[in-house]
Amino acid sequence: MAASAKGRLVPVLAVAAALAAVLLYRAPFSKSLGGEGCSLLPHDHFWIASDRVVTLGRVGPAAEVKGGLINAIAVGDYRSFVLRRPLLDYGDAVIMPGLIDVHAHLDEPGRAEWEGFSNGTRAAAAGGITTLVDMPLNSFPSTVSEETLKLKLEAARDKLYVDVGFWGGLVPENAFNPSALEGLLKAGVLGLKSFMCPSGINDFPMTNSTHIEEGLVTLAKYKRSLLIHAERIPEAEDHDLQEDELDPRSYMTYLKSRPPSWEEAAIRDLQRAMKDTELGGRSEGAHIHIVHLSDAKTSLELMKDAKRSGASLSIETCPHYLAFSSEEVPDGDTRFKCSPPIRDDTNRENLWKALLDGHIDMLSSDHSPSTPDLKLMEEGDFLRAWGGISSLQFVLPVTWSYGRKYGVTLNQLASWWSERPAKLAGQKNKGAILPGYHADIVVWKPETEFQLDNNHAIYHKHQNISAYLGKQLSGKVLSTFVRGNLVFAEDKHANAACGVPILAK
Ligand SMILES: NC(=O)N[C@H]1NC(=O)NC1=O
Ligand SMILES: [Zn+2]
Ligand SMILES: [Zn+2]
Repeated sequence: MAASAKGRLVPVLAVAAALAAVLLYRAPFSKSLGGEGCSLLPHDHFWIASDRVVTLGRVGPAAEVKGGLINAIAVGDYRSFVLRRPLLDYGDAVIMPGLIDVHAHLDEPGRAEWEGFSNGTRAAAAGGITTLVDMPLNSFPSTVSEETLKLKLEAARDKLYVDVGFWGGLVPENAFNPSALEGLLKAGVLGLKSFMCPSGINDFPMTNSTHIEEGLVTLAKYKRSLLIHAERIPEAEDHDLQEDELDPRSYMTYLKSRPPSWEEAAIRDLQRAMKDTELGGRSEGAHIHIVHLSDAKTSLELMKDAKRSGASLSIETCPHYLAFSSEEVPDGDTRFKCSPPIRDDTNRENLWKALLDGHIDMLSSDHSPSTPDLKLMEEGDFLRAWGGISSLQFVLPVTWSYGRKYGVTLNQLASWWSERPAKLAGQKNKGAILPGYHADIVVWKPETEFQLDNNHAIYHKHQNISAYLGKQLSGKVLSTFVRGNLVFAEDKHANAACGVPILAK
């Protein structure tokens, strides 16, 4: 990493700087807030400092932001930076790369009443997420062609408070049609997503492993990723219980209806596809990313083997699988319904272990809200309610709060939430606080505790459907910068939505 010339000081200046540091005003925004338009800050060249700036692999002290980029970082010498003006000195708050959420459903066009770009990206900004990648389904139409990507982009115009990329859909209709897939990839989707079980959305049908193997060949040409919802209904399902004999309000009923064997069956089906991504394989250059792993047992073991053999494979899990366990899901509380389901506490512990050991590569929200009526909260019917956890704004404090007992470090957070997701999404200048990178930054106080209740400003469209409501969390987001624009600070958003759509070239 290049040491900046600005990071070195002559000794006399160092004394002056130390004095200046003592006199520093440590709450810069009260005076300087109020920039117009894209940023709450009236300048695009400034210095940002705190006792805890997280850069790759270590914690440094300060950075210079210029024209939307990180221009320099202080290496070893904080004091050379505190003489600079304007300086945003955040004291002992953490300055970290903004989070990159590679898995969010913003549901627009077509189902903007579920979330929408404006609400979704405002919630993201308030949660320290500076980039998200929108899923191709739950919007209508699904993003499965060049034309439907255009509709997405039109729907997103002037509504993005953070930067947003798009996954396209790999569905049976386009899987054997390389020119249609190439049209979608050339139009700028960052990669593709497919389901191996019914998706819950009619115009997003499921794919089998043959569709996937074919799709990967086209993806290989573009060196992009395929994200897979890996659950498959095994052919010989053991239906010893009739559905109408089961209590739909019982979480155990739902849990038993989607056992780990569904995840395992999908991963087994994918073994040839994974092999194809190895060096010299049929789809070398393509990458497989398994979304929201819940089964920490056989599914994980099979993927560890595939990685060892050289498959280009990554795995994500989501905060809800790390925070909650099936034992604590109240019967009838459909806010916790998601697929694959939240499993038992031993499994949750094993997911943490796999994450800490590096077998699970990264985290994502899988924010998948709906209108409250579809969650059937009054009936509490787990079998018919919409499956999806609403969490976008909360993932940073949740990961931190539930991760502290496992000794999670700030650098691990940056790796799981920024550095590796940036790679998956092909974003070479995002995901780290390093010279030349986008100045996408979250400033937060890990130690600040709060109760996630109605007094908390929540920007999701539907605030009461989140399973995190009522939880005591630690970690308050103070400020969020997207390409140098201060898009969120002091519970306020910038006036204009200046996030940009990210299109692959
Ligand atoms: N369609 C959709 O968003 N499905 C998501 N919800 C969920 O809980 N898991 C998913 O894959
Ligand atoms: Zn999914
Ligand atoms: Zn999803």
